[in-house]
Amino acid sequence: MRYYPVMVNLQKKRCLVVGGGLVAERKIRGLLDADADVYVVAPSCTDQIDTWSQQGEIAWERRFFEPSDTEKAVLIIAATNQPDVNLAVYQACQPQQWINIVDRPDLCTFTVPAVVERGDMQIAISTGGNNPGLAKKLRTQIEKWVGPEYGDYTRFLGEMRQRVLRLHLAESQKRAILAKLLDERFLDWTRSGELERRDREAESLLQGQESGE
Ligand SMILES: C[C@@]1(CC(=O)O)c2cc3[nH]c(cc4nc(cc5[nH]c(cc(n2)[C@H]1CCC(=O)O)[C@@](C)(CC(=O)O)[C@@H]5CCC(=O)O)C(CC(=O)O)=C4CCC(=O)O)c(CCC(=O)O)c3CC(=O)O
Ligand SMILES: NC(=O)C1=CN([C@@H]2O[C@H](COP(=O)(O)OP(=O)(O)OC[C@H]3O[C@@H](n4cnc5c(N)ncnc54)[C@H](O)[C@@H]3O)[C@@H](O)[C@H]2O)C=CC1
Repeated sequence: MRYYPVMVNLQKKRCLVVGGGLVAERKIRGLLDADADVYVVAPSCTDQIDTWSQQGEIAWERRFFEPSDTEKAVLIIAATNQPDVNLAVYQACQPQQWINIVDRPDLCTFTVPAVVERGDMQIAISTGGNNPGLAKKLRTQIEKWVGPEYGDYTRFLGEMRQRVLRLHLAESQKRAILAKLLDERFLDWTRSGELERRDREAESLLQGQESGE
């Protein structure tokens, strides 16, 4: 078996996290970044989870898990330190629900990768459950190579691409402009903060092709 990598839109989707320790906190942070509707059930939790609850960013029920908690959730994460409770969460789920049991990779319908996050650009790393520590190590190495400028760079390339796709040109010409936009110099200008130069050069690339219609 090999995992199928996907990026999931969880905006406003009801997601249940059972447990409120550091592992739960890490998973909740990811769900909040994805704008999910997060629901936590745990008798105690970390300060960060408590803060999220007080700020209304999540709904925290301060109690032990009950099987009916899994109803209506599209995605469920069992992250308690009690193997029998995590198993009970699994048993309460329906086959069509997406489930992650943090101490039972064999029962997971999905696992959580380590992620390099640069705005809309995300690099997800999975070791297929072999060694999460390796996924984390590789993440920190890639973070050094793919710097914070990739956030702005990705947004810039996204905007330019939309404009190119709207041009009244042959597909082959659009592809040629898109290929030129990926030229290293646009990344270099983003990195060095020469944004006016970058935008000007990109503009002339588009204009040049347009005037050649
Ligand atoms: C299967 C999976 C299920 C899932 O959680 O989705 C899973 C399972 C388990 N993790 C365990 C331990 C640790 N996990 C981490 C860290 C991370 N674990 C993550 C994902 C995954 N962990 C999924 C597979 C991902 C893959 O395929 O590589 C990351 C990548 C993503 C995230 O959690 O956000 C995040 C790094 C985020 C980052 O920093 O980038 C650390 C290191 C640390 O915490 O510093 C340790 C301690 C060191 C060690 O044990 O290796 C244990 C033993 C528990 C016990 O001792 O009882 C199990 C259970 C088992 O393997 O049986
Ligand atoms: N997949 C992963 O990434 C990792 C998984 N683990 C596993 O995750 C487990 C949890 O780790 P931590 O967060 O560090 O533990 P922790 O001890 O800090 O937190 C456990 C949480 O579970 C809650 N809990 C206990 N019984 C409960 C119940 N009946 N209903 C609801 N909540 C209940 C507690 O209130 C607490 O908030 C570990 O025991 C380990 O097996 C550990 C490291 C990484």
